[in-house]
Amino acid sequence: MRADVRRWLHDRTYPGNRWEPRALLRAKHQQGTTVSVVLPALDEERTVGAIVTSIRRTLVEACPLVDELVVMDSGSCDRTAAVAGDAGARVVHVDTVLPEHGGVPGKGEALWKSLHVTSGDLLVFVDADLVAFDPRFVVGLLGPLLTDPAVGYVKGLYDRPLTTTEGLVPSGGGRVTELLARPLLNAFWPELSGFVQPLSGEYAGRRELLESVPFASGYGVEFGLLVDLARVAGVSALAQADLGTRQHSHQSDAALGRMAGQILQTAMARRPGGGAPSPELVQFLRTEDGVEAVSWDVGTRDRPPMRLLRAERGGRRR
Ligand SMILES: O=c1ccn([C@@H]2O[C@H](COP(=O)(O)OP(=O)(O)O[C@H]3O[C@H](CO)[C@@H](O)[C@H](O)[C@H]3O)[C@@H](O)[C@H]2O)c(=O)[nH]1
Ligand SMILES: O=C(O)[C@H](O)COP(=O)(O)O
Repeated sequence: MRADVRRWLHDRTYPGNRWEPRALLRAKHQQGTTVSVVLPALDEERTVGAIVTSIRRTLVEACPLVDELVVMDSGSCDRTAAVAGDAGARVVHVDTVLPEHGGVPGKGEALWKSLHVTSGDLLVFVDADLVAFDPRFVVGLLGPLLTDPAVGYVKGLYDRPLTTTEGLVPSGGGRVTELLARPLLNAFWPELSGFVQPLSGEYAGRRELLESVPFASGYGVEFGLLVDLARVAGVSALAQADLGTRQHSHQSDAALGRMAGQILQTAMARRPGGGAPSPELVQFLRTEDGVEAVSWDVGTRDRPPMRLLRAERGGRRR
């Protein structure tokens, strides 16, 4: 593995349970910092209420680490807005934000518009489809930002079980991550190959940084942010926090294909010019004390057309 990636993994991977909410609250007050939590939601009436309730009770009321809790309704047809409002969130419909700039469908638009309607110095994004949500996700993501001024952006990392008709497959989830996003990132942005979950929907960042980069629409938003923030702030300003295990509702293979298409579009629009793709692929295994990186050579070589070879050999088959 590249030495810079190994160093980054060592310096910038934090256990999410390192921080106590009370200690972070003190740091937040000392710095005069404010925190907004944003949940992008499209038809998430089944899960959004429990997540909002959990954050409100634990991190707004019991220990006020969170100053603002907003659900960005991305155009839900179900009761997402009502459920989120009843649970205690401020609900903002994407169509009501910057209407003079029109609307683009998808998650990236909801996140982009959330910057306009929130005021926290730090933003924490949390998907609204998480099952068995733990508010320590928010604490773990805020920890590096509230304790190290050199950190500007923190992504969640976690185990991703896959729920199938036959039961739970412990690390079968994250199919787009494993089959597209990770290979793409490793090939063209190998300096970012230490990110265990480059597509994680749970991440936090400083407003000034998030407002300095474009937001790709749709499901390209996470890939775009990673690449753009690394360019603007440097890889050492990016970090990851180990949040344990995350479960969410899975999309169909066909829907994941469309997600992959959007990520590919986003990546290709940012692809560094020239240069062959890096042949190294870094994957991760869960261990007792965290995650272990395993490096593979996935470089391929073209063999010449057999006809040419045979011509060079004077037609000889042997
Ligand atoms: O048009 C949309 C589509 C989705 N969402 C919300 O965005 C979140 C994540 O969407 P989901 O469809 O659950 O994505 P995943 O299948 O979980 O995809 C993973 O990979 C995506 C691509 O990077 C990330 O956006 C996700 O956060 C990440 O969990 C959920 O709260 C959705 O309700 C919107 O707000 N608007
Ligand atoms: O991040 C991903 O790769 C997609 O969200 C798909 O995740 P899943 O395989 O856990 O459904």
